[in-house]
Amino acid sequence: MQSLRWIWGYIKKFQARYFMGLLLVLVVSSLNMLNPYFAGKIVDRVIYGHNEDLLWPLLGAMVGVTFCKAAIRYGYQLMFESVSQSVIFKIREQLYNRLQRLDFSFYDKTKTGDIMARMTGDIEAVRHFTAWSIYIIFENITTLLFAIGFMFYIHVPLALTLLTVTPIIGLFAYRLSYDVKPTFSAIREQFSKLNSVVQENISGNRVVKAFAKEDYEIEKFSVENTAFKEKNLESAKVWEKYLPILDSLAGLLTVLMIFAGGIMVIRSSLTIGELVMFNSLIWALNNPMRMAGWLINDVQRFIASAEKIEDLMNTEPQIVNPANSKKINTSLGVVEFNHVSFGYGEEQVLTDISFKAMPGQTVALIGPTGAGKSTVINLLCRFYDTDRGEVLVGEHNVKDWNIRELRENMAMVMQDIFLFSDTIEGNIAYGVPDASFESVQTAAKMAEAHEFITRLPDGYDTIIGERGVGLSGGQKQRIALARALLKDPAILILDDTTSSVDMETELRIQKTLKTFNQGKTCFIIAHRISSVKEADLILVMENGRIIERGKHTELLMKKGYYYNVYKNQYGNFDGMHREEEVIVNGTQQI
Ligand SMILES: Nc1ncnc2c1ncn2[C@@H]1O[C@H](COP(=O)(O)OP(=O)(O)OP(=O)(O)O)[C@@H](O)[C@H]1O
Repeated sequence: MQSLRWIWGYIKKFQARYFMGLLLVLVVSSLNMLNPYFAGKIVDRVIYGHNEDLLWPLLGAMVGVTFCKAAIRYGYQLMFESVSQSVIFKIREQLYNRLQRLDFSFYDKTKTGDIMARMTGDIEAVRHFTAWSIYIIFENITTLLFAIGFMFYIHVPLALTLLTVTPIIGLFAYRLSYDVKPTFSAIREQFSKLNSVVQENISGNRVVKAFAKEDYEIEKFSVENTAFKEKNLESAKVWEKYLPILDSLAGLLTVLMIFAGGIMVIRSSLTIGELVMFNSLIWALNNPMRMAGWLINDVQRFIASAEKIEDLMNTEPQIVNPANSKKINTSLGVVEFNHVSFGYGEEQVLTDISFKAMPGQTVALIGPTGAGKSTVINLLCRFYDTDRGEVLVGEHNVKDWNIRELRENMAMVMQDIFLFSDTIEGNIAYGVPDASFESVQTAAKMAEAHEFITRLPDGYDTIIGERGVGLSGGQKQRIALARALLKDPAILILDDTTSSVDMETELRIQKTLKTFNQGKTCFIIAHRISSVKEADLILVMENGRIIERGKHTELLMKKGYYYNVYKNQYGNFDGMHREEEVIVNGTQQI
């Protein structure tokens, strides 16, 4: 019922068209009674009554009714199809919008394959139900009711005899519906799992090939595929158990009609023409019974899919705009973390993080992998909310900001670079779609990407494959950097952005960034000392805490973690790093 109420919420908008369609179904159901009536009349009046003049008009009427029904059916099928397409258009749109609003914590938990199953198979089940199942059910029920009414009109005792079988059929149909529902939910679940395996395999096909794990992947797929087959078979077993029963009952109905009707004809309480009418109408009783299994199948499939879609639509993002998000006009680049602690789940990832960055400053985060550097950035962009403490941007808690406004003032090059299957120009202009070609080029030049782009056969019009296939790691990083620079944000975040770029190119990028960053707050996460040494403030992180802070020279003097990393990366001090040697060892040793 809940699923029907839910789908009605969408059909309601097109109710005029939908009810018009149902009305036409009703007309066809009533027209279904005419041909059996005319057939009976031909037998009684033309064949036995020898009134041959009536033959052609009655046959003509039968042909007329047949064409009329076909024309009306064509009309209402179009109506149902157009309503169902509009309905699933809306559902698809709402689902997609919901997916845009859901935050990182949702995507952390949900598999892409599950989402794809919602957007494809489940939506198709809803379409099938609105475009086909509803009207077929309505047509079967109304035809059945008209047939019962008409049978009572023709001959009450025979009608009553036939109706004795129908409650038994109803009972089996109900049992089928009850038993088959859980099997459909199980099929939908398994379909999602199968989808996830396929999706992961396609996304990770390079890893699969690199590790020569094709056989393992085939085996993994086979497990889920077998489970999917089993679930379908379990479901089929349930309804196949009932289908022959329903079918046999329908067959028995014909036998019962011939038996009881024959006796009545022999006893002259029924004419042969009337028996022919019953015989022609019996399909109207049989058909719903034969179809019941399939239709219940469809309805249960619809319910299972509708529940899943509804679940997704009702999933609320955890990061939401404040009730009265203030219009914040302030110095955007001021970023402050005040005693911030955070964990993605139970385990604490950040502990008591505090620092302040002013516009024009560059803050670098360095530390071992898993130290929590990217997590700091996740909180700054409000991809997650802090557990304790506050994150301030422009002197206001990020929770008071309108999320879109907050993020519009930031540009980020993420560690895991994602490029769209679009032209290079389209990718760079992603954040500023109306940017001129010149500004796209300028951003690419700043990111040291212009040169290699112009060397490509189609230059900026080169279409890059999904996730940037066809480009090297360093090239992808530079395009992503250009995309961030074009946005010209108040806060620029570079998470491991130049890790795949050679030292020389990195140096040139750093020089350009120095001019670009004037007045902006820049966050750099890196593992290379060369990427962070120019920063105004370097935060060294370990196990979610800041263990050292200061400028490059200050940190070297501390001879702690940073100093060790420096030594590991540069080896023994040499001429090139004489400046640092002076700082660390003092002047007298030179
Ligand atoms: N979405 C997430 N859900 C649960 N745990 C996470 C999530 N993202 C990161 N973590 C965990 O939080 C910790 C800090 O991760 P984070 O990515 O911030 O480290 P990092 O210092 O940026 O590491 P790296 O230098 O390798 O990028 C790690 O233990 C990681 O496993």
